[in-house]
Amino acid sequence: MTSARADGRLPLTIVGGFLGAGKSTWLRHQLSAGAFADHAVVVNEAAETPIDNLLLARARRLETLAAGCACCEGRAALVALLRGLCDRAWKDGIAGVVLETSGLADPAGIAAAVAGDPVLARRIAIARVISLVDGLNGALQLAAESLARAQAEAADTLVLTKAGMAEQSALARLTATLRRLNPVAEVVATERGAPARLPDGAAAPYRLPELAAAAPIRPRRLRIGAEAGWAALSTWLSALLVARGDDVVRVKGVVATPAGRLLIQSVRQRVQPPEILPPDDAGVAGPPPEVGTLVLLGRGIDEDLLERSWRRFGG
Ligand SMILES: Nc1nc2c(ncn2[C@@H]2O[C@H](COP(=O)(O)OP(=O)(O)OP(=O)(O)O)[C@@H](O)[C@H]2O)c(=O)[nH]1
Repeated sequence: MTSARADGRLPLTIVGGFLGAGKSTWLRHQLSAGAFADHAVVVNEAAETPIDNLLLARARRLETLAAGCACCEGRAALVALLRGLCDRAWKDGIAGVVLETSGLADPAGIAAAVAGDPVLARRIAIARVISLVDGLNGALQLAAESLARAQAEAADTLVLTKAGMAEQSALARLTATLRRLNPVAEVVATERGAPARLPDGAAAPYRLPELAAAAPIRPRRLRIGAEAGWAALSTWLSALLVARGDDVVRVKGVVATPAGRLLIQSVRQRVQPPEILPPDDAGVAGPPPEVGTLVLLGRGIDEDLLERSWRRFGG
């Protein structure tokens, strides 16, 4: 694994990819397998309600950056945080930095933020850009989102996630599409962080249409109440995603249930199996999760309408 470079600059590995591609899942697996030893891990989320820090709680040096997306409105906060890590690197034995970007970040914007800062330009070197591509939703995302294409184009390594769930023929076409977008990147596949096989043989790439400028994807919050029933919530969320799944790209939140705190999430129309979180947040970096709040990332979501819909449903 990369460690401090001969020129003394700290190597920065950027782990990016579209909303819900599987960045935290992959990184969690890498960390528990011993990769990125002695690295500081920085996790950036577009919403101000961080959740990924819970998933990465095992990272020894975890920093949460919840000041907005690090390639745009959170850029100054990223620069300040990286400067601080550089100052502490020698004393704290930090050999490198891994940054898990928000799903709305263009890695090129982050590279520009590092290169454009006179201090960081001398102290940090971008070692690798790893972009995760959703094996189930990646083709749709590349067809519809210029950001998903930019993330693929910026990568040194493309990691196709959810390879165990995706149809092999679709995965082969997605691989061919990625190779056409970025012929020099290494392409690998994974299922929940473990290596998986890429389909053999040639396949036709998807034809990607020209894209008109689209409204930006924004985070919206919904207070669902600390005691919201899981059954009611999952039914309401499924109905919302059937009706508005093209606009509501990603949902994440923590709810309290008699069984403990549940992390619930969806990627596009698919509500993911909920995950029970540890009973307390000891050792978790960053603010604790806001139990009873959902964060929805999408286009044209009206917070008032959303709240009324949830209340009418029985929330
Ligand atoms: N089957 C399968 N599910 C996966 C895999 N990777 C991620 N998931 C699931 O996909 C959902 C999103 O995964 P995350 O790791 O949170 O994705 P992310 O890219 O960090 O999400 P954002 O930070 O919101 O952009 C979760 O429900 C994961 O359990 C994978 O390789 N295989």
